[in-house]
Amino acid sequence: MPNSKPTIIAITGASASGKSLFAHTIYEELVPEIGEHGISIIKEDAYYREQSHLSMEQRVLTNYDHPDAFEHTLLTEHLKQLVNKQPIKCPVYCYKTHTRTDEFIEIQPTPIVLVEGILLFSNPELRSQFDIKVYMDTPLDICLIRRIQRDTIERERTIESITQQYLTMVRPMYYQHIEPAKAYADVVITKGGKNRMAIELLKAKIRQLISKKQ
Ligand SMILES: Nc1ncnc2c1ncn2[C@@H]1O[C@H](COP(=O)(O)OP(=O)(O)O)[C@@H](O)[C@H]1O
Ligand SMILES: Nc1ccn([C@@H]2O[C@H](COP(=O)(O)O)[C@@H](O)[C@H]2O)c(=O)n1
Repeated sequence: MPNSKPTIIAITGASASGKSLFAHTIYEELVPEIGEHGISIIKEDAYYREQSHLSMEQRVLTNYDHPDAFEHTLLTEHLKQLVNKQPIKCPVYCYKTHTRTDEFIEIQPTPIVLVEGILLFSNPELRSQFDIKVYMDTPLDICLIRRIQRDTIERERTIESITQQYLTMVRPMYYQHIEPAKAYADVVITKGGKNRMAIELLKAKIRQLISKKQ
């Protein structure tokens, strides 16, 4: 059935819990089977609010772990467009300048859409767009170690800035907004982004969905 509704799969959990690795592993391993027209990935981080009107000093003070930091209305609108088989212009976010770039990535509608990010379940209308809700339940101490390793290399952060941000925003917001959202999940995944059994189970579910859509 070429007209059947796309399936939107949300992958949420703490920062550095393995959401991105998990989503990209599923994507890379399924593309040879179902093609790039079969599956796409959207990052919630791309929908961090535009902050070019703020100075750099002001931007580092933003609480990036609070739901208000995201333009969830735009992400919800984009998911509705994909469900209606329309392409979207996804913003491109820069962690070094703490704002969006001038670029956009055009994402075509695909039968399977993976969406990954820390606060996907915090907004009821956004949450209602997801057909399958996955929560990465990685211990917070492991997440912290991986965040330090990743952010010093990939996001050019110092240990001091990571520690300060972690204690004042990342950890408190995790307990306030992320961990309670586990209750909305259909599937809870332990062991992080390399959990082979979880990857295989989700791939099997996606294959089944694709075969029903054809
Ligand atoms: N099970 C795992 N074992 C080892 N490293 C992992 C595992 N899961 C994730 N990582 C690594 O931890 C870091 C954070 O993972 P990432 O997928 O970027 O997290 P998130 O998207 O949840 O912020 C990355 O460098 C990733 O390669
Ligand atoms: N300018 C920014 C924007 C976000 N962050 C942090 O990123 C985390 C979410 O991304 P993950 O890939 O780790 O899920 C979130 O915890 C923010 O603190 C940032 O540091 N700077």
